[in-house]
Amino acid sequence: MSALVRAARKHPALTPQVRRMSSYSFFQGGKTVDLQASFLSAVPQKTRCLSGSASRVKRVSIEGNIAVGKSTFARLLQSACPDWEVVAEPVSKWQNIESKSSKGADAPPQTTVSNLLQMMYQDPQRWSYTFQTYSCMSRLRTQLQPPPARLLSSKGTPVQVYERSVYSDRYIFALNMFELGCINATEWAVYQDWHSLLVEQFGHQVELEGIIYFRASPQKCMERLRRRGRPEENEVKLDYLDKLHVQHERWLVEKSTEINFEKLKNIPVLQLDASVEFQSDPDVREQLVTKVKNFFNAL
Ligand SMILES: Nc1ncnc2c1ncn2[C@@H]1O[C@H](COP(=O)(O)OP(=O)(O)OP(=O)(O)O)[C@@H](O)[C@H]1O
Ligand SMILES: Nc1nc(=O)c2ncn([C@H]3C[C@H](O)[C@@H](CO)O3)c2[nH]1
Repeated sequence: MSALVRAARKHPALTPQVRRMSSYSFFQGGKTVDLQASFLSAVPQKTRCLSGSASRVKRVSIEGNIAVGKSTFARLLQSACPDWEVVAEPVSKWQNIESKSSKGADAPPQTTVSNLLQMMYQDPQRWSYTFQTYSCMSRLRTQLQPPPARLLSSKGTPVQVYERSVYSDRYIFALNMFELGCINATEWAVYQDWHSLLVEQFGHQVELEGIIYFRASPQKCMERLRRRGRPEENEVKLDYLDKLHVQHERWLVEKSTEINFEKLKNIPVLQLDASVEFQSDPDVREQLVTKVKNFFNAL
């Protein structure tokens, strides 16, 4: 067995499954090349390819209730420091899902666009599970995006800031839908199984170093939600925002949500008061940005 193969089999990024796979191909006639190939394809890409500069880029998500002001605050952060890169929540993807269908061999394919966000709000029993599969997958894609060159060459503290994450997908929304009965016990078990598998397999690539909890009362969020007037959210009730608020508090303040990923259990959380009207007050804006800067520097 070559030194590379020995090292490969001991690598911490290998799952027991891949270790077994490696042994299998090794003992099937010492196919060293296969073993190396399976190792290389199994180790998460970032573990292999992380240059010193990419591993310096910290990853933080902004979490908070619907319409609390995350996107607005994220835009403020984007303009506050060139070392920070904000990655928006992929809402427009959820609103525009293209499907192609063909009525027959000679018929031209028809493209249909559906709004999964609207479908989920209109019929949550029918569409919540589908929504959570798609929202989680699109968040995963977002979190896998490599940092831009600007951040890689930064001499300061480069940070990728995500609006929500694969973790809020599970520990806020999917859990809430399960507790509301919109996702049944089987769907919840299936969701959790594939969610754990994906997060474990992608390993470091989807880990976060910190979370900003942008916090306001559900009443304040309701006011902002109504003012924003997103049509899909017309039927959202205060009771729903109350429930999401409780989920955030359990996860990020009381820490009573059962978490399945070790690093996430002890993640640093910066809590910010989102009820302030920072858009019209430069002093408030500066205070918020300073808190964020100190938080990032300490991660
Ligand atoms: N600090 C603030 N003071 C007053 N209004 C605000 C503030 N922050 C955001 N808003 C307004 O509240 C509405 C919702 O804000 P925003 O879209 O940023 O919320 P969000 O948390 O990103 O929402 P979502 O959960 O849907 O992604 C917008 O109309 C925005 O202009
Ligand atoms: N059910 C459900 N699961 C999610 O993971 C999720 N993430 C966001 N949202 C809703 C909140 C806003 O209306 C809108 C934009 O944030 O999308 C979600 N709804």
